[in-house]
Amino acid sequence: MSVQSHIDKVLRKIEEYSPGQDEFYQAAHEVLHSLIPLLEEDNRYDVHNILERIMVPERTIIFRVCWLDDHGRVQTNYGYRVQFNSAIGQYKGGLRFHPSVNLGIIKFLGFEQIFKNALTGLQIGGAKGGSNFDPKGKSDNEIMRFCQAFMSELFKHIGKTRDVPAGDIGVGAREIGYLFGQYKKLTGHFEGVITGKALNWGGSNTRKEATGYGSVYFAENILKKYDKDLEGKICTVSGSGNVAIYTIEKLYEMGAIPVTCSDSKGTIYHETGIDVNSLKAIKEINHQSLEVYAQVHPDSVYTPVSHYPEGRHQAWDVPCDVAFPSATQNELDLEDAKVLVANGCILVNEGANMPTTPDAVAYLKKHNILFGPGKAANAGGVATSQLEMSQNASMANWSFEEVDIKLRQIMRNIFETAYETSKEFGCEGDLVTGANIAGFRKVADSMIDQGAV
Ligand SMILES: NC(=O)C1=CN([C@@H]2O[C@H](COP(=O)(O)OP(=O)(O)OC[C@H]3O[C@@H](n4cnc5c(N)ncnc54)[C@H](OP(=O)(O)O)[C@@H]3O)[C@@H](O)[C@H]2O)C=CC1
Ligand SMILES: O=C(O)CCC(=O)C(=O)O
Repeated sequence: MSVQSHIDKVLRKIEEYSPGQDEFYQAAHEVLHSLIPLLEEDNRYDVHNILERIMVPERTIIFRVCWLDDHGRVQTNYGYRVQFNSAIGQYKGGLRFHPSVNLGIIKFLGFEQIFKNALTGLQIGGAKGGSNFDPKGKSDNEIMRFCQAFMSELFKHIGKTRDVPAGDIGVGAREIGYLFGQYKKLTGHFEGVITGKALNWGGSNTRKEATGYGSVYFAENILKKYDKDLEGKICTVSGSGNVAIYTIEKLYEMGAIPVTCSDSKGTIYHETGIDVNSLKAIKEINHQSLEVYAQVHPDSVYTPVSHYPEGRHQAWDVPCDVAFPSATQNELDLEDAKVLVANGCILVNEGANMPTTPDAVAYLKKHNILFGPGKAANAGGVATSQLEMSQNASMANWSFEEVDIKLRQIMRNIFETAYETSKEFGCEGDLVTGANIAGFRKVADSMIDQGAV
C-alpha cells in the first residue's frame, strides 16, 4: 500500500471511530500529511503500525464533576483527561476550563502536545484535560468548589511520575492553587504533581511568562535566519490572557511595537503600543472587559465583536509586520490570511494551539510568508513546566534569569531542530513539516524500542 493510501486509511478510521471530533481530525490531517517524506524513506513506521497506534490515546478518562453553586444548587459538568502518549516520558499537558470543551478538543490538544513535548528535547509525554465548566461570572468560592470536585476524581489518575497537569485557557494561578490544595488534602503528598504553581509553594520563576516569552524568542530565531529582527516591527497580537500578555511584554523588550490585543468580546487597537501594565491590571488582576482599557487610554480604539462578521478577528485587519495569534484554535482564517498578505505581513507566529485554519496556512505558504507553527512556537510553556518539575524533584529554586536563559536556549534548539529537519527532507524553511517530522520521529522511534504496548 502506498504511503498516501495508508494515511487515507488511518484518517478514515479516525472519522469512523471519532465522529464529530473536527478539531482532532484537523490536527491529525495536518500531522499525518506532513510525515509523507519520512514515511516514504523509512518503512519501520509502517512495519510497526505506528500511525494507527499513535492516533489512539493510551487512556481516556471522562468523569462527572458535581459541585455546589452559591445558591446551594448542584451543578454538573464533564471532566476529561486524555493521556495520549507516554513513549518518551510521563504524561504532561494543561487543563482547559471553557464551555466549548468536548472530547474532540481535548484530543486535538493532547495529540499536538505529544509532538510539542518531544520537540522541547525534554522527556515528557503528551496529555491534555479540562472541563466544559465556564469560570466566567463565577464567584471565587464557586471556582474553588469546582476545582475541588474536579480534583476529587482526577487525583486517582495523576502523580509526579505518572501525569503532571498544568494550566491552559481558563486555568491560571488561582485554579492551579485550588487544584493543588485538593490533591494535597486527598493524598497527603506535597509534590510536583502540577505545574504553574505559585512561587511560595513550589512554582518556578518564569513559568508564568514562559509561553509568551518563548513565542517571541521563536519569532526572533525565524527572523534572524532571514537576516531580520523584531526592532521597530509593528506586531498584532490576539487574546489578552497569559500567552498574549507576556508576548506583548517581551515584544517591547525586543524593540517591537505590539499594537493590538483582544478577548472574546472585542479588540483593542492602540497605535502607539499596548500599555502592558494597564493590560495586566485589567485582565490578570481584576478580570475586567477590554472596554475598560479604552476608557483608561482614550487614544486607543475598542471594537466589539458585534461590529464584525461572525468568525472574523479585528486584530488581523490592522497592518502589521508580524502577527501573533495567541487566543484560541481556528481564530485566523483564509480571509484574515489574505488581509495579512495584502498588508505586507512577513511572519505569522502561533502563540495559541492551532490558531490558523488549514486553508489560511496554505495561503500564507503560497505567498512565502514565514510561519512559526504552534507546536514549536508555543512550546516554551511546557518546557518551563518541565524545568519546574526538575526543580521540585531536586528541591532546587532557580532564579528568574537562570530559567529565562534555559528557556531561550530551548526555543533556539526547537527552531534549529525544526529548521534542520525541514532541510533534511527537502523543504528548507517549512517549519510545519520540520516540527512534525522531528517530533514524530522521536516518539515513534521510542514506541518501536518499547515494543507493542
Ligand atoms: N498557558 C500556557 O502556558 C499555554 C497556552 N497555550 C495556548 O495559548 C492559547 C491561549 O491560552 P492562555 O493565554 O493560557 O489562556 P487564557 O485563558 O489566559 O486567555 C485566553 C484568551 O483568549 C481569548 N479567547 C479564548 N477563547 C476565545 C474564543 N473562542 N474567541 C475569542 N477569544 C477567545 C480569551 O478571551 P475571553 O477571556 O473573553 O474568553 C482570553 O483573552 C490557547 O490556545 C492555549 O491552548 C499554548 C501553550 C501553553
Ligand atoms: O505546561 C504544561 O504542562 C502544558 C502547557 C500547555 O497546555 C500547552 O503547551 O498547550
